[in-house]
Amino acid sequence: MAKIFQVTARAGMTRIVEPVARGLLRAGVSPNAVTVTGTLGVLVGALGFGARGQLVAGALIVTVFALTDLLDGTMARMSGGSTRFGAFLDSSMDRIADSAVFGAVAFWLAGQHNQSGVAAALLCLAAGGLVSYVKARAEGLGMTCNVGIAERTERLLIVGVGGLLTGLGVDPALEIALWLLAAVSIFTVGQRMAHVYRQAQLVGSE
Ligand SMILES: CCCCCCCC/C=C\CCCCCCCC(=O)OC[C@H](COP(=O)(O)O[C@@H]1[C@H](O)[C@H](OP(=O)(O)O)[C@@H](O)[C@H](O)[C@H]1O)OC(=O)CCCCCCC/C=C\CCCCCCCC
Ligand SMILES: Nc1ccn([C@@H]2O[C@H](COP(=O)(O)O)[C@@H](O)[C@H]2O)c(=O)n1
Ligand SMILES: [Mg+2]
Ligand SMILES: [Mg+2]
Repeated sequence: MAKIFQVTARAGMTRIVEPVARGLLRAGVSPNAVTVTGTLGVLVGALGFGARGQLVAGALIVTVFALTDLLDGTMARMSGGSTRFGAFLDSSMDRIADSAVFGAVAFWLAGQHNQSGVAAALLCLAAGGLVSYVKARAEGLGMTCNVGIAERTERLLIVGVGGLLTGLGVDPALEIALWLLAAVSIFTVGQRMAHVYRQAQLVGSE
């Protein structure tokens, strides 16, 4: 289900992304520059706005810059230059951006004395990091791990909708979204570990 959503959403975005990618390449911008700039933009949105309680502005800025994640890979493929360092940089920058988003949310909720919300945000931070780590470790061992109901896009969308609604005055939305996200992230860790376990059984010992 999550995969169907991602594939459909991505296909829909392609029409917008490709001309922008082509224009940036023509202007001499490199995919790595887009990767780093997108991350810096997410940091500004999350830490500069979200952490200070400007949730609507924070969510919108994070959304715009998080979407540039679709550009860098497209640019790399268009220029025939997908690189191993680019793949490493892209994934590493994603972890920095995600940490800033959930760190910012936890920081703001702490200032609101919302202990339950802080606990949920920290769970999301840890579980989201684990979701990605399990996949990276599996891939490092030569297996695949492209499964799970709460991959990065879904995680950002859930916290984004919660942050936006709370910013618009629907007070408990962010806290509810964070608890929901913590649950689906932990479930995804289980899904990925089970997927790797099945592959490891087939392959046998190293
Ligand atoms: C303002 C909030 C309201 C909500 C409005 C939503 C508007 C958004 C508009 C449209 C949504 C379009 C969705 C686009 C779908 C893209 C599908 C896709 O293919 O995504 C994957 C893609 C590439 O990923 P990468 O290959 O670069 O990265 C991989 C990823 O990191 C893996 O992580 P894992 O899943 O394992 O955890 C790694 O394992 C892998 O190594 C790595 O390669 O792109 C993205 O990830 C882009 C995501 C863009 C989604 C943007 C949605 C943002 C929505 C809200 C964010 C708001 C945050 C709120 C902050 C609140 C502050 C107070
Ligand atoms: N600076 C970059 C960024 C990405 N890549 C390549 O694209 C893949 C990810 O594509 P997305 O569209 O999902 O971002 C990544 O695995 C790399 O192969 C790159 O080369 N340089
Ligand atoms: Mg990318
Ligand atoms: Mg990325």
